[in-house]
Amino acid sequence: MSKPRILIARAMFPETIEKLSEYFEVESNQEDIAWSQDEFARHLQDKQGVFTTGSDRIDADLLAKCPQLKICANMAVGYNNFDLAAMTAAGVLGTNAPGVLNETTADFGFALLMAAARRVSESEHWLRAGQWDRWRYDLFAGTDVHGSTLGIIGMGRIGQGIARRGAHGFGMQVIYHNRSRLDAATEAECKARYVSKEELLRTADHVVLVVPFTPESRHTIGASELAMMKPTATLVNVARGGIVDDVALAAALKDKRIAAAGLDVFEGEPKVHPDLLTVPNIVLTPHIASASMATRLAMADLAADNLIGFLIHGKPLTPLNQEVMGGGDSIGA
Ligand SMILES: NC(=O)C1=CN([C@@H]2O[C@H](COP(=O)(O)OP(=O)(O)OC[C@H]3O[C@@H](n4cnc5c(N)ncnc54)[C@H](OP(=O)(O)O)[C@@H]3O)[C@@H](O)[C@H]2O)C=CC1
Ligand SMILES: O=C(O)C(=O)[C@@H](O)[C@H](O)[C@H](O)CO
Repeated sequence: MSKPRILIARAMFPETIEKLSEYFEVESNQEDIAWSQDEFARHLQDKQGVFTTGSDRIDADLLAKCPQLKICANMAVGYNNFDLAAMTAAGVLGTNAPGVLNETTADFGFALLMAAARRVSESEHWLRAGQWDRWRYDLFAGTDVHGSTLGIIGMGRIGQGIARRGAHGFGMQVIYHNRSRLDAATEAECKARYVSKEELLRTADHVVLVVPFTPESRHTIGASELAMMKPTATLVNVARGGIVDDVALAAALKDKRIAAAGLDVFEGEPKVHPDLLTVPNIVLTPHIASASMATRLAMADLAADNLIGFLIHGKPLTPLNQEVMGGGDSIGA
């Protein structure tokens, strides 16, 4: 019997390709060519499955050109690159990669917070530019992290990891905001208190964003929210570009309406708004919060296991729109 055909949309670990090749006829974009959507569709049109990353868009136009497609397995927990409604309408399953990257991403959120609040990047650039001639009492004096108030918007799997680090490691008071409150046991474990978004913005010394990107969460932080924050506050976004209004943030940093920011994600990335590049009190990283080798491998493994689980055994591990599977016989190959 012939093997199902799958496409790996981007360059990937050789061991992942090898694993998938045991089950599938694999085409892989190992040269990491930046395909247009038309080129992507041409490579995908005869495939039953696709291994995607967060930068590969799956939408109605693409789906219409790929009638054999049954599953898109994202090597990311965020899936705002999927038009899930269009996928469900086309009977295509989506899967994501939750859980395996929680601690690595929480580590990085904390790294950005520390670097921004304590002005690590800003002072390093200054030193490298040869400007250090002598010590000064207020040289790059920042804001303390230990013992301060940490506000987390998006207190899910990763947000809770950041909260635990803050509460248990740095003696921080943790406040959080979600659309719904966590159970008492989780709040106790994170030593976290539920507050309104406005109270969080007005009270926190450091605000960290870890919400999924949706039409509702777009510009969670804009000019009016920045105006509520303390002038000494730090803002960190490890969630998605578009959750912060980047232009408003650059203006707030330039005018010192908040003290500092750390961004791993940007509106329209990989382009970065030029205003953000000219303010000094900001740490900018290229969407690498989950980038430890072990975690990236675990994410790739989970995406691969979703393809194998669904197309071979009819049982995906982490489905997003399970309803397309129906209640009857497996639609796996
Ligand atoms: N920079 C990077 O490399 C990475 C980025 N990410 C991003 O982080 C996001 C979060 O991941 P993860 O922690 O696993 O997700 P979870 O689903 O576990 O947590 C998301 C949290 O956000 C809350 N939330 C959702 N919508 C809103 C809203 N409109 N306002 C306030 N709170 C909201 C949810 O609670 P409730 O439903 O009650 O509102 C939930 O607690 C991902 O979607 C991804 O975009 C993840 C990994 C790496
Ligand atoms: O998991 C997510 O949601 C992420 O943003 C990151 O871990 C990925 O680096 C990226 O999306 C690659 O797939």
